[in-house]
Amino acid sequence: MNLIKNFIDGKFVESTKKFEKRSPLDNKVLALVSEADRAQVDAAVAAARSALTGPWGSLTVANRVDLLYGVANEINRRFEQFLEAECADTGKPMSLARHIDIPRGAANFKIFADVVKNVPSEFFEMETPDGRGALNYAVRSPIGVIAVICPWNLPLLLMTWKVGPALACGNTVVVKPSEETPQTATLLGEVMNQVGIPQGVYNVVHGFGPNSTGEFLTTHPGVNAITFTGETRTGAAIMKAAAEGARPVSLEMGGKNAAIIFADADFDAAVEGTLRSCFANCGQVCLGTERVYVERPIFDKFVAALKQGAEALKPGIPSDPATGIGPLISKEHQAKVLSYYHKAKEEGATLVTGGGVPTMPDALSDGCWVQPTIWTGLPDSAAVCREEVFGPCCHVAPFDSEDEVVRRTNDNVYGLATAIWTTDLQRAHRVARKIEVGIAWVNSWFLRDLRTPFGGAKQSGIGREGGVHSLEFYTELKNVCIKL
Ligand SMILES: NC(=O)C1=CN([C@@H]2O[C@H](COP(=O)(O)OP(=O)(O)OC[C@H]3O[C@@H](n4cnc5c(N)ncnc54)[C@H](O)[C@@H]3O)[C@@H](O)[C@H]2O)C=CC1
Ligand SMILES: O=C(O)/C=C/C=C(\O)C(=O)O
Repeated sequence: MNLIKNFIDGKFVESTKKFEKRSPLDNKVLALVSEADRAQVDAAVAAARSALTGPWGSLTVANRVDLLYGVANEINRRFEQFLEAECADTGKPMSLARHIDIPRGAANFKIFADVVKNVPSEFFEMETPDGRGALNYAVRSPIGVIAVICPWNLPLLLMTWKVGPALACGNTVVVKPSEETPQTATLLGEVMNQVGIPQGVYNVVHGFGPNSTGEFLTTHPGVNAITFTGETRTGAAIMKAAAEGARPVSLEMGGKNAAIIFADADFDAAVEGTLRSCFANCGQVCLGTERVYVERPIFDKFVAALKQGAEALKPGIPSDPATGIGPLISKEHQAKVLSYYHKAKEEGATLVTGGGVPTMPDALSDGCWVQPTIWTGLPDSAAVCREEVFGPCCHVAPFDSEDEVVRRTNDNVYGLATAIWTTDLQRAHRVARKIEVGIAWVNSWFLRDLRTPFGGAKQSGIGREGGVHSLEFYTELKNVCIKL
């Protein structure tokens, strides 16, 4: 049985307590994972603290940049190993992870190495009453030890999206991967050792959230800042933990994202884009679409095309090139998604397709499969139109005017992302400005330039990461004022 260990101070460390990691494909035990106790979390935080003043703390920016390029190159060299590990933990199609998860894992180190290498400083010359003047310039220093709390949907991508900038800015990290996806964060420990990242700079502690490793880490007084991606309720708990010691948090949380399809849209592109935004990664993407608003003249045609596309998604194993959709992450998450499928039925939805569990071959029948599901006919107040399901499903509703669809899109506690499909450029600009979200895509979805601000409005997040915006969180900005 594969045993997954913590990575503390450059060494792989077992815990007394272990938990099972099961495969989403068949629910069989894949590995035993060491659950870090309080003492191991203490050790990881102490190692990270001590590394700040060791060789890591005295590296030049150029040295750090070289090391981070080394990490990116080593991830790419071990591409197949990361791919296997990520797909084993999540069950996602290799075709998807090959194009998104693993390349972004490497790119997240390169982009932030480039950012810190090129970022300018601000400078203000001021007048003083004695006429001699003064000069002000700003310098950035690392915050210290950063706790990185990660989800399971895009494990390597979302973890490195935080570890990349944290290290580029000279911090050290203690990562708590999701209990569902322990492998790639652990593998990254090998990479760190291999490329010469000093011991204690990158640490990984495995375990759960409340009363376990996640809580031990986020409440640890030795942690200077916490960055988190996951559910909004968890984000709120982490904010409470961070309040002790008034520590900064960066939170990227849930969404109930809309796609808006105007009648003048490029129909095929809108269908293809919406199929991806609803069903990619089995709907387990915080940016994914769960509410689709279609302008009435093309409503029926659009629903029919979406149905055809959803039904063509073949469920299967990661390595099969014919696989169009993988399983959900766990039996627990499958039960949650299916409970929404039942709720939609109870609330009177018209089921366009799906609504249950697909028939799978015997060897996979215990896996966490659900059918891609489309509903119509519900009011915006229905549970599946308001709450984040985080599964491969959407409700499609018609609309009659631009003002109406903007109002309905904004009528939600979340504000992460929206995809607007139209060929009218004026309208695209107008609607993008009015939508209350952190990310508005026009005629695209999940098109990511890593230099841009990324994060959510309303209950979808606090703060922005990406490009220079990440520096706001991962560095302390100090003004130096020199009287001449
Ligand atoms: N990117 C996103 O927006 C994501 C949203 N979700 C949503 O969250 C739901 C639950 O999924 P989970 O993985 O359980 O998300 P979660 O938000 O509970 O967990 C995310 C991470 O936080 C840790 N955690 C949980 N409670 C904690 C606490 N009190 N203190 C410190 N760390 C804590 C977990 O161990 C995990 O590493 C999903 O069904 C989905 O709706 C899940 C994953 C990603
Ligand atoms: O591209 C990114 O940086 C992030 C994408 C997706 C998420 O944040 C998510 O699904 O949680």
